[in-house]
Amino acid sequence: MTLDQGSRTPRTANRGETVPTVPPASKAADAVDVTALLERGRTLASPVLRAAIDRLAPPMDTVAAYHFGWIDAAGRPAEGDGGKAVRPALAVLSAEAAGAAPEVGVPGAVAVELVHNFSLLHDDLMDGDEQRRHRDTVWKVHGPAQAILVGDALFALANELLLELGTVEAGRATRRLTTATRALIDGQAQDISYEHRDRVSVEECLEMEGNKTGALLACACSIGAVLGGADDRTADTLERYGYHLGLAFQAVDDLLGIWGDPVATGKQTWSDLRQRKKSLPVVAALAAGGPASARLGELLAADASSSDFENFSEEEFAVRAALIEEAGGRDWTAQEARRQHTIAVEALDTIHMPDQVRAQFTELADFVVVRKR
Ligand SMILES: CC(C)=CCC/C(C)=C/CC/C(C)=C/COP(=O)(O)OP(=O)(O)O
Repeated sequence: MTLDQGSRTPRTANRGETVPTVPPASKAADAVDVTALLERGRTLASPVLRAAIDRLAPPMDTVAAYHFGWIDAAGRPAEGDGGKAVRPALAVLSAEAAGAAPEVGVPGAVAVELVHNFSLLHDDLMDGDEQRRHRDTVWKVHGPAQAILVGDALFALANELLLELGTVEAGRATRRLTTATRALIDGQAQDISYEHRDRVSVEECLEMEGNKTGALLACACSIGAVLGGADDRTADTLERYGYHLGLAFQAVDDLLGIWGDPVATGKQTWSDLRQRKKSLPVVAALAAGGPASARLGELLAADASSSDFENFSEEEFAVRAALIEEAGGRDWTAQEARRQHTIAVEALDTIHMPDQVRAQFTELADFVVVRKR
C-alpha cells in the first residue's frame, strides 16, 4: 500500500516499495559542512541569548538556564543538550542571502530561538512529556508554574530584543515573528484537538504541521534577510523555502516520534503514540485502507476510551507502530518529507543569492531530512 503523495488520496499498490531516506545531494552542497553551519549559528547567537536570559528575574533565570542545558537540576554548571540550533543557523544565513553580514541576523536568530523554546516549555507541560534533550523537562524539575512563566518570559523577551533595535527593519521583523507565533499557537491548538478525534485527514494534519512547525521555520529563514534590508519578495520567497522545510522537518519529527532511538532523540520511546498524536504516519495509515489500517483504527478507537492506556506496555505500543508501518504510514511520511524538501529547495531558485549561501540552505534542507535527532 502507498498513499498517493500528489492527490493526498489513499491508493493501494506497490507492496514492499522502498523509500530512500537520503535526498539527492546537490552538487554545490558537497562543499558545505552542516555541523559547522549549525555551530556558527549557535556561536553567534549564544552571547545574546545568555544576556537575554540574564534579564529574567530569579528563579526564572535559573529555570531557563536549566532548560538551555547551561546548568543541571542542582544548579551546577553543565554542558547539556541545548538543542540543534537549526533556527539560528537559518536566520544568520538568511541575512547573508540578503547580502548582509551574518551578524546582522543575530537578533532575529535569538528571537526565533526564544519563541521556539517558549513553545517547547509549554508543549512539554501540555503533553505531560517527561524527557527533552536527554534530561527531565522543566515542568518535571521546577514545576508547571515555572514552565508556564519562563515560556511566557521567553516569548516577551523575543519581541523585546527585536523592538529594542528601533529600526524600520526590526519593526518588519517583529511583525513576521508575531504572525509566525500566532500560527504556531493555532497549530498547537489543532494538534491537541486532534488527539481527541478518531479521524483526521492528511490535509488537516499537514495544515496543522505547517502552522505548528512550518511557520516558525519560515520566519527563521526570512528574519535575518528582513533585518538585512531585503525586500518583501525576497523575504516571502525565503519564507516559502522555510515553510516547506518546516513540513519536511515535522514529517521527520513524526517518524522519530514513533521509531526514533531514544538515545539519539533524548525523548521517551513511542513518545507520539503515548500522547495519542494524530501525526502524519498515523493519519496516513488510517487513510490507507486495508486490513492493517482497519485493525489500527479499531485499536486506536479502543485506546481513546481505555482507562488502562497510561499503563500500556512497550509491546502494546510496538503493536500499534507495526500496524502503522504495515499500512504504509511510515513509508508515506518518509516520502512526504522528501517531497517537501524538494519544494523547499526549488523555491530558492526564484531569487538571487550568493552561490555559497544557496548551497548552505540546500545542505541544511538535506540535513533536516536525514537527521536522527
Ligand atoms: C504554543 C505551543 C505550545 C506550540 C508548540 C509547537 C511545537 C512544540 C511544535 C513542534 C516543533 C518541533 C518540531 C520542535 C522540535 O524542534 P527541534 O528538533 O529543532 O528542537 P531542538 O531545539 O531541541 O533541536
